[in-house]
Amino acid sequence: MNIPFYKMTGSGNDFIIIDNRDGKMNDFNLKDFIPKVCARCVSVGADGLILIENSDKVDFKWQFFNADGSSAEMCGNGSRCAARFAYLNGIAGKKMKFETIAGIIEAEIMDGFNVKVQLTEPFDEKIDYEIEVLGEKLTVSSINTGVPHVVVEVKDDIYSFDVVKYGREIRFHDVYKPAGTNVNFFKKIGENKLKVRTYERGVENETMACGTGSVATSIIAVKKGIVNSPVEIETSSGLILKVYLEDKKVFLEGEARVVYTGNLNKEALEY
Ligand SMILES: N[C@H](CCC[C@H](N)C(=O)O)C(=O)O
Repeated sequence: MNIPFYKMTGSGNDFIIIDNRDGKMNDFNLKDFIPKVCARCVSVGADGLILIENSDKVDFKWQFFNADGSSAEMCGNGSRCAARFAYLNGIAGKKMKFETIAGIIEAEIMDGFNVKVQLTEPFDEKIDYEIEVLGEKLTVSSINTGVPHVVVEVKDDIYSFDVVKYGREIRFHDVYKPAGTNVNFFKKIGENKLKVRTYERGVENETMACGTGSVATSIIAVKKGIVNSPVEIETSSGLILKVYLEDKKVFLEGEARVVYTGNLNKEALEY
């Protein structure tokens, strides 16, 4: 086995990206392969894995998988990394479109490592309702920005908040069954600036950034009059994402860096 791949990071949300336009991955049992190669310390390690595929409609198509091997309709940070991968590999120009389960994503290569993507139109917006979590009544909001997100404003210290304890409870809460949800905790930390920490479905942990979660949180916080667009998001990595809300169009901008390129050999899976 000798599979070329890129390891990329979108503001700390990290991905393995493989060009599968020749179908080299089609004979793999992805349900087994992806969790193995996304496991940290014993293999490459990543929050997700992206397969770049051919499209007869737009520049390319992708398949997105979370670290646990589950397929997801969309990934904001992953889409920025996939766009830069496509540009660097001559698959698309600076402005591109690609197919996802959530719909067609438009992306633009900006200055430096920055990529700006237009997400699909959000839906299922619900502002301020109560759910019971660990015996407490929590006021939450929710919205789908390509994938489902719950958004919770944290009144005390966001930096020491137990994201995994509360995130896990809400992620699997009966209200969100069967699909489950991602969970975002936020606090205003400046003029039109939010700190957002996300417990991600399919990673089952806090990730260092979540693109669709940053957009979901920004939409809810603007609706509640807490900030105005464009919104600056300080992610868990400390790196900044920018969210632009223009009527029904939502844009996400931030860095998408190539950490390294490599060739996956069979030892990476033999554990
Ligand atoms: N974990 C998400 C998909 C990835 C979302 C996140 N990495 C982003 O940047 O949008 C889900 O299964 O709904």
